Amino acid sequence: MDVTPGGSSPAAPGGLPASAAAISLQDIRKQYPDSTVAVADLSLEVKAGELVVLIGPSGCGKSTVLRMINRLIEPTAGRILLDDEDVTAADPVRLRRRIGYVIQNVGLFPHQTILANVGTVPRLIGWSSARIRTRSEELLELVGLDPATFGRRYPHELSGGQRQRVGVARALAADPVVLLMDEPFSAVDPIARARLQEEFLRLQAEVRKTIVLVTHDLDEAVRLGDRIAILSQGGKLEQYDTPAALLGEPASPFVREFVGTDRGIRRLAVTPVTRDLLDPPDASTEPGLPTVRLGSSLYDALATMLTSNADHARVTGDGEPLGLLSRHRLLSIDYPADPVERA
Ligand SMILES: Nc1ncnc2c1ncn2[C@@H]1O[C@H](COP(=O)(O)OP(=O)(O)OP(=O)(O)O)[C@@H](O)[C@H]1O
Repeated sequence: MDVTPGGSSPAAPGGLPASAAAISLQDIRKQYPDSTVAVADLSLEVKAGELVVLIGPSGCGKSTVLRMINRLIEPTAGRILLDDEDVTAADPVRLRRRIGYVIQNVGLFPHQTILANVGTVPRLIGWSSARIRTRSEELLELVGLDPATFGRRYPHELSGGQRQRVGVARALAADPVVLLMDEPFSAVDPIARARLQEEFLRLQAEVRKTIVLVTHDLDEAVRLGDRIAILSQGGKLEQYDTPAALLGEPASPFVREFVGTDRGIRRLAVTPVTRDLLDPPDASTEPGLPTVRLGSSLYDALATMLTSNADHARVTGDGEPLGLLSRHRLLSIDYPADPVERA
């Protein structure tokens, strides 16, 4: 589906929509009048189309960083660039129309229909009502809500998870260059949350926005993030890495403690089944064994074996049998040594 407004934005080199911007935080600082330093000196680069998760203990400055990007909070010092444009010099109202913002509990307007809620920003920037309607219906479909069923309803007539999807649709409506999300899924129960996360990943594969997402939940960070930035008090960047590198090579005792002792399980979730883990196919034992695909996560492979009460799984690629993965092999993978443990 074409999700650019009116389908008019040209694709940029690399297949990304022209409307995803890179973000560059350069030595940003936020000090409040009472002299609290929420963020001391943070630099962070986010590539166009990348999904970066900010995580860290309560009060470390995650929301402050997010809100400085759309200037709901003015930085005390430093520069923030969207591509080459200096955000700190831009008109804040115009800027916020180019940056989608999704918060916990969404903040939908209670007396407006779902369609009207989704069309909020396009209305502000003066689109025709026909274009707003088409765009809003398209977005509702994209987030998995049938416009004919949900478009005329009011927010209180939706479940929490459905409202959260409307929040995402609303944030995407005017094709923002960046999407900021502050604990977007934390108000829904764990099952709805897992489904929302999955759907959100599918949506991101389609729209490829530059996304900065704040969460308290490490599993969510590992599942969603292309890269994860772990912050400690004062917005200090402890590590900025892919989920696998972060779990496999925590850069400091702080990070190691933060990612916790169930790191092994999480690591299974970000490590794929590869050919070098397989024993040769064995026609005599294979019938009846569960099947997993090459490239699926070791975590999923283990879960499949456990639910089938099997010690092996058949591994296939493009429908062809490639070999057998044993539970023993899966659980005895020799990960590279943890540099913090070695030290
Ligand atoms: N108006 C203010 N005046 C003084 N200090 C403030 C103000 N607003 C926020 N702070 C402080 O700035 C720090 C960072 O707050 P922020 O909300 O960014 O943290 P956070 O990491 O998002 O926290 P949480 O995970 O609990 O939501 C906190 O210590 C907070 O108390």
